[in-house]
Amino acid sequence: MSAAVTVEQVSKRYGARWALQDCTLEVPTGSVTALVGPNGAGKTTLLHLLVGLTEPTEGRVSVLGASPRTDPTHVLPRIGFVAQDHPLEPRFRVDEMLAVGRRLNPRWDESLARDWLRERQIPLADRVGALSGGQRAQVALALAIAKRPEVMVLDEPAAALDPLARREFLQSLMEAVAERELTVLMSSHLLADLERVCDHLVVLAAGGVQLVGPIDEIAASHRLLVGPPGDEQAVARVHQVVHARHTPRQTTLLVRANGHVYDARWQIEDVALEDVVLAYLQRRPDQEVAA
Ligand SMILES: Nc1ncnc2c1ncn2[C@@H]1O[C@H](COP(=O)(O)OP(=O)(O)OP(=O)(O)O)[C@@H](O)[C@H]1O
Repeated sequence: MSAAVTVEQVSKRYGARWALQDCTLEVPTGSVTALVGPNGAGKTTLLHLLVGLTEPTEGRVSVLGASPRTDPTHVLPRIGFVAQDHPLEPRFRVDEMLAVGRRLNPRWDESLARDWLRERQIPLADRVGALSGGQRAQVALALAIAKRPEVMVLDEPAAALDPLARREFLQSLMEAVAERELTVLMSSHLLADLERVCDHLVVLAAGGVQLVGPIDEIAASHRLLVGPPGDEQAVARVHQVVHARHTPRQTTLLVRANGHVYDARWQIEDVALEDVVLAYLQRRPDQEVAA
């Protein structure tokens, strides 16, 4: 599968602080990829690099085969971006926001935007500041989709929404994905938000990529082993131990299994994707990255 987004050994420094360090990842064309990590992990920084709002201190970023900073006219019209908290102009009416979109975007599809908003019963004459959070999110999504992008980048688009509005927003996004072969990269600090709709996952923590890959492969390869205390080394020789917990009575290991785990001493359990992600988030910074 080709990559719509390629990030190669990218680091980003703000003053003395590294927001990202040596990040390498790909977003496959046509995938819906979740970018998950705690507050301050570097998610917004990474997404801003992809939409050309900032440039890497080191390394290379490529979207649709070109750099968003050095080749913006090739890349930016083909990216839809929904920024964190949907920063729309509150005094503008919805139709005035559409007029701005029309003026700024060469591939703008006005009827797509209007149909999208009509289907969601968002009045074009309402001021943006008078809309609910869920409606504002839908306006931001309509503005991004009407660009007819090939890649959609969304920064915690549903974080401020209640569970119902969140679900409606993600359903809307999935409708857009189904109708037009979009590649989507969407961040959240909550995996549960994205797990149902995404097929690929990137876990970012402390500025580094901790885990990247197709969700079904990640789910299939991780196992929880529960066994005798202090018996970790034999497992670690064959499988990657992501996280270990020891009590006087037993050892619990979350492993990325290298093939089947055959060992009668260990009870082998499936593990929820959320627990896999949490295990990677708890790793020490010096532990290796799984790719
Ligand atoms: N413009 C900036 N100037 C200085 N430091 C910044 C700037 N933007 C981000 N940072 C720092 O970079 C680090 C990563 O921030 P970033 O906003 O990318 O994380 P995030 O994962 O999106 O966090 P959140 O989930 O809280 O939005 C943080 O330590 C943050 O303080």
